Amino acid sequence: MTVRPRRSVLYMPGANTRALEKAKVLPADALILDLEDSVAPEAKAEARENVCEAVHGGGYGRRELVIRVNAIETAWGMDDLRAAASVEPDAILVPKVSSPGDIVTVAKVLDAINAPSKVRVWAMMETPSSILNAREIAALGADPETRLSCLVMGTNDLLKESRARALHDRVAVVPWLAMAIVAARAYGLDILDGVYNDFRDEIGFRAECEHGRTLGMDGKTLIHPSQVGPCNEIFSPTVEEVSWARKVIAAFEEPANRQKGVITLEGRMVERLHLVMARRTVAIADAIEAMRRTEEEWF
Ligand SMILES: CC(C)(COP(=O)(O)OP(=O)(O)OC[C@H]1O[C@@H](n2cnc3c(N)ncnc32)[C@H](O)[C@@H]1OP(=O)(O)O)[C@@H](O)C(=O)NCCC(=O)NCCSC(=O)C[C@H](O)C(=O)O
Ligand SMILES: [Mg+2]
Repeated sequence: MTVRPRRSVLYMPGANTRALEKAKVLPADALILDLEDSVAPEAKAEARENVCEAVHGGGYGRRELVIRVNAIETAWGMDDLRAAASVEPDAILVPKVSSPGDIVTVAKVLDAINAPSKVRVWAMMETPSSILNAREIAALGADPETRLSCLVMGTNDLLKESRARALHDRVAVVPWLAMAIVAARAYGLDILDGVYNDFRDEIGFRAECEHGRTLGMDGKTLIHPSQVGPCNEIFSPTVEEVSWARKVIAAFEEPANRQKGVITLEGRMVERLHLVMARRTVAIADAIEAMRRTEEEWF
C-alpha cells in the first residue's frame, strides 16, 4: 500500500518571496503557493511570476507543490492556469468550486494545453454550493481524467457565505466538514481541514488539529510556519497506534488466523476491517519515516 502523507499543508502568498524561500526548509508535507485571496489585485501578475519561478527553480525537496490559481472566470484565472501548468506543479488548487463543472472545465483546459497527467487538481470546498454538491464533485475522483485527487476545506469563505459564527467548537462548521469527508471517502479522495487564523494561539490550534483528525481529516491547511510542527505531530499515527497496528497485522499472519474473519487480540475483537485500517496506519508511519530520512540526507 502506498500513501502520501498530507498532514501539514502550508499556504503562502505568491507575492511574498521571503515566504516562498523560507518554505524550502520548513517540514511541511505540502505547500500551497497562493495566487488567490492572499494576493492583492495589483500584485497578481508579479505573484504569478514569483510562484512560477519558485516551482520551476525547485529546491523544495520532497514537499508536494500546489499552486492555487484564481477562479477561471476572474480576470486572472486563465493566465494563472496556463502559467501554473507550464511549470508542472504536483497539483493546481481550484478556488470557489461550486459544481463538478468547475473542475471539468479546468481539467479540459489542462488537457488542451497538454499539461502532463501528473499535474493533479485539488478542489476548494468553500462555497455553500460546494457543500450541497459535495457528492457530485467528489465523484469526479473516480475518473482519473478529471485529475481530481484532493478536497480542501475553505472554512473562512464558508463562514463568510453562511454568516455563521466562528466559535472554537466549530459547531456551525462540523456538518459541512462531515459532508465533505464522507463524499471524499466515498470516492477515494484525500481531504484537508481549513485554516486556523489565530496563529499565535498554539493551544487553540492544537485542539482544532485534534478535532479535524477525530473527524477523519488527512491533514490541515496552515498559514504560518509555527503551525507546521504541532500539526505534523497530531496528524501522525501515535507510537501506540502503530504498535497496535503491527500487532493486528502479525496476528492475522499467524497460520491459525489466516482463514479467520474475526479474532481476539488482547481481549478485543479484531476483524479484517481492522486489518485494513492497521495496514494503512503502518503505511503512513513508514512513509513519514521515509520522508524524515530523505530530509536528513537532503540537509
Ligand atoms: C499571517 C501572516 C500574514 C503573518 O505574517 P508575519 O506577521 O510576517 O509573521 P511572522 O513575522 O511571524 O513570520 C515569521 C517568519 O516566517 C515567515 N512566514 C510567515 N508566514 C509564512 C508562510 N505562510 N509561509 C512561509 N513563511 C512564512 C516570514 O516571512 C518570517 O520569515 P523571516 O523574516 O525569515 O523570519 C503570514 O504568516 C501569512 O501571510 N500567512 C499566509 C497567508 C495566506 O496565504 N493566506 C491565504 C490562505 S488562507 C485561505 O485563503 C483559506 C481558505 O481559502 C478559506 O476560505 O478558508
Ligand atoms: Mg477561501
